[in-house]
Amino acid sequence: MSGRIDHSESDAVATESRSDAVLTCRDLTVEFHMDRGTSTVLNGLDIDVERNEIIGVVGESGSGKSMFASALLDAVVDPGVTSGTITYRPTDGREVDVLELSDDRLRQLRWEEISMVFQGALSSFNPTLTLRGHFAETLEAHDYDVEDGMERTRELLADLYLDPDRVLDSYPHELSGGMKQRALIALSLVLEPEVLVMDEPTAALDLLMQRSIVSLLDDLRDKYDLTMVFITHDLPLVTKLADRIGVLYAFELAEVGRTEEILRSPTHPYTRALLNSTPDIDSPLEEMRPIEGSAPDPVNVPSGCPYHQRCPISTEDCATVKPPMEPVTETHDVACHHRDRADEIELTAEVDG
Ligand SMILES: Nc1ncnc2c1ncn2[C@@H]1O[C@H](COP(=O)(O)OP(=O)(O)OP(=O)(O)O)[C@@H](O)[C@H]1O
Ligand code: NI
Repeated sequence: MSGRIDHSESDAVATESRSDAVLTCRDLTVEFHMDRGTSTVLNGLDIDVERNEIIGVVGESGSGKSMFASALLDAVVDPGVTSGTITYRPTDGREVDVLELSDDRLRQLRWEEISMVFQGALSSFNPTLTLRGHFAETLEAHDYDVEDGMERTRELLADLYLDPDRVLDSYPHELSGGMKQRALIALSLVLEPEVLVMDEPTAALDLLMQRSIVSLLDDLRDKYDLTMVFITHDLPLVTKLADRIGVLYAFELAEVGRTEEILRSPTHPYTRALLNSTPDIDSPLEEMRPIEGSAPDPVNVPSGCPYHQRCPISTEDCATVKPPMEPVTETHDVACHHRDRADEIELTAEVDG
């Protein structure tokens, strides 16, 4: 669970970040300046990632999930411009301003402190290098003792139910997709990061393998005291794993809450539509029905509430006044003018996950 800490003697910190946040993002924004205008692909995110939690970030294709993942490591591709602040607080008490780091420090931060499994990373293995070569290369590039590192590698592979000898001697093409994905997760943990960011880590895998990876991640979190950011368009899957869920819509957070709050009292109409698009929370994603309407263009996000054109309960206000993110409970925030009318959108999905 998320291990909330009560900062009673420092109220300012407690209200600012509510708890023991390992990452605090404020006004996190990513823009691309293009011929047809400024494309805002992440728009002013405020979010805390609490130490040892698993936070799920969901949203439809093109909602900004991968941009958020990349921004967390200041790794947005050129010519994207990342602004706002990200404060990283490792257990040793430092405060690191991620967006202000030198290139060298940033290289160190990625992998050694905040590690990332990129979307589609399965295809990024070097086909001419064995898995042992991949692990050795990573350890060497970060000046880690390769012998110690290999010991940790073997333990991580075993944690992920892989046979270390077999996997280390294999070339990437000799492993199944599920094995490669688990090896990638092991690789991302070999330099002992505190935070693991995963962008669609199970998208290419069958349902059984997805479920098994999700349960392995939960074990890894406990064993290595990890914090995880799990990014996916698969809401049913992420409810099996995450302590909290953030819903992205049009490059912004629409709703954030504990997983059971998102499942039992979803308050943003978009969250309710997302839930209703799955026949029941235990069904595979393939059975999801798309939500009517289309995802906004980042150069032309609708005014007011970005969801108003697709929202069944929107009013005139919604088209002009942007709803602020406001608390529903101490652990649940939503950006909707009609939070009190959420019930008007009937939930059709079975929710007992
Ligand atoms: N290199 C780029 N330059 C400009 N815009 C980009 C670039 N890469 C992505 N975008 C735009 O940024 C927006 C957010 O994209 P992002 O990849 O974060 O979406 P996503 O939620 O991860 O989608 P998916 O589920 O398909 O992975 C989209 O409108 C996309 O077209
Ligand atoms: Ni993506």
